[in-house]
Amino acid sequence: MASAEKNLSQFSQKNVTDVSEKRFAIVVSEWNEEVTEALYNGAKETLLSNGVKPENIYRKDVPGSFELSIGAQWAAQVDEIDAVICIGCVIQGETKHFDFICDAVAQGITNVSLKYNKPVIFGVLTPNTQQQALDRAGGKYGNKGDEAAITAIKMLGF
Ligand SMILES: Nc1c(NC[C@H](O)[C@H](O)[C@H](O)CO)[nH]c(=O)[nH]c1=O
Ligand SMILES: CC(=O)[C@@H](O)COP(=O)(O)O
Repeated sequence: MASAEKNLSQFSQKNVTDVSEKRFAIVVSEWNEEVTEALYNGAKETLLSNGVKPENIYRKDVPGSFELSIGAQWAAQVDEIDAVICIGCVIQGETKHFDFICDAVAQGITNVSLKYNKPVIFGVLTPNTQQQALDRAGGKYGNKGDEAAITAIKMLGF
């Protein structure tokens, strides 16, 4: 279902669990900062509004989305971290670089999640244009950061 048909900030309360004592790492890519900051703010606010304590949200920045995998690993290896949320925005350019980054990040984040047996959430936009990114970072289609945060919460209720 395309984002245009399902607002990214609307979700069921099913499997939303008590996360008052859970600790979340949010790893944020610096590339396309206007977008990733909006995604981060959405994720942070969603965690807080669902009962996560401010002191239990740990932010770490990486240069680009390609570095999200190693950033997620450095966060997930910390025993006290219960879930990791990865925030990025990879915008299609003129070359195949987009494809290599997106594939690497999706596989890398998955590998970290399986290796450390923790939810590592793919909060990465992969749009064709800046406008598509803005539409999904608090725009008309909601905020993918919200979706990433509620996904992490729901996974801890598994
Ligand atoms: N073009 C985008 C990038 N490129 C940078 C890579 O993520 C990486 O940092 C570099 O290849 C060095 O390893 N990153 C994004 O997050 N978004 C882009 O649109
Ligand atoms: C996703 C990217 O790395 C992209 O912004 C690079 O642009 P280009 O493919 O035009 O070099």
